[in-house]
Amino acid sequence: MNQSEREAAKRRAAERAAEAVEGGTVVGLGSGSTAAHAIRALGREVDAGLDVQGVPTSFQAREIAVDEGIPLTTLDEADVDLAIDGADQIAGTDLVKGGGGAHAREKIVDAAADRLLVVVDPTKEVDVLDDPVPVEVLPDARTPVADAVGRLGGRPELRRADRKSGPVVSDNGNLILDCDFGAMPDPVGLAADLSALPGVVEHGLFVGFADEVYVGTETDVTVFEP
Ligand SMILES: O=C[C@H](O)[C@H](O)[C@H](O)COP(=O)(O)O
Repeated sequence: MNQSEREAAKRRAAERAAEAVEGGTVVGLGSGSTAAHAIRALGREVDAGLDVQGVPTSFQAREIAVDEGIPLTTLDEADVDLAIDGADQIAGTDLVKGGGGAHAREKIVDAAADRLLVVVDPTKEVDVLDDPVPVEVLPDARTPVADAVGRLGGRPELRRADRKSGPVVSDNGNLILDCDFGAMPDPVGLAADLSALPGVVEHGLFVGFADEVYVGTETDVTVFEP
């Protein structure tokens, strides 16, 4: 699957998931290029009269939703019925997220949702997760967390900005360590170990999160409950 086929597959999956949104509901708006397609599709539905409110998971998701005219709310004011979000990798119900550094707020919103619809292209599906795990850390915790990740068997790398000499700063003002653990046959244990480290705000292992998976193929969308 080349790049343009992947983009088409992402879009197909996201637009199909957006069709699952019913009027009168509150929707978690995921981040990244695939979720962006879902937000835009939802925007078109709102234009056509659908009554929904969105809870954005990032600066990016909020900007697109505002642009699309989707009414917004917060977790303080509403319960989330359903969230639509992308993933960097998926194995069963487990995900690696945070390629765009949005995983902390995504995890809050996705966990609060009654149902999480994960939208991906087929290259994201794996048997065992092995993508580097993004770990958002308070700036003061960067070195102690990196050392601890090393003791857990991972190789941490500070995420650096493309067009600035310096680190990527998350929407929450923190730093991101991309931590390569190789294959992760026990994401439950690793997730607990990472969560226990002082200074870790959130990591990108979403264990047991996916309720429904929408995989865009070259011509269609496969939907399943893992
Ligand atoms: O921080 C970013 C999010 O977790 C994204 O949902 C994830 O990286 C997938 O992004 P994309 O749909 O652009 O591949």
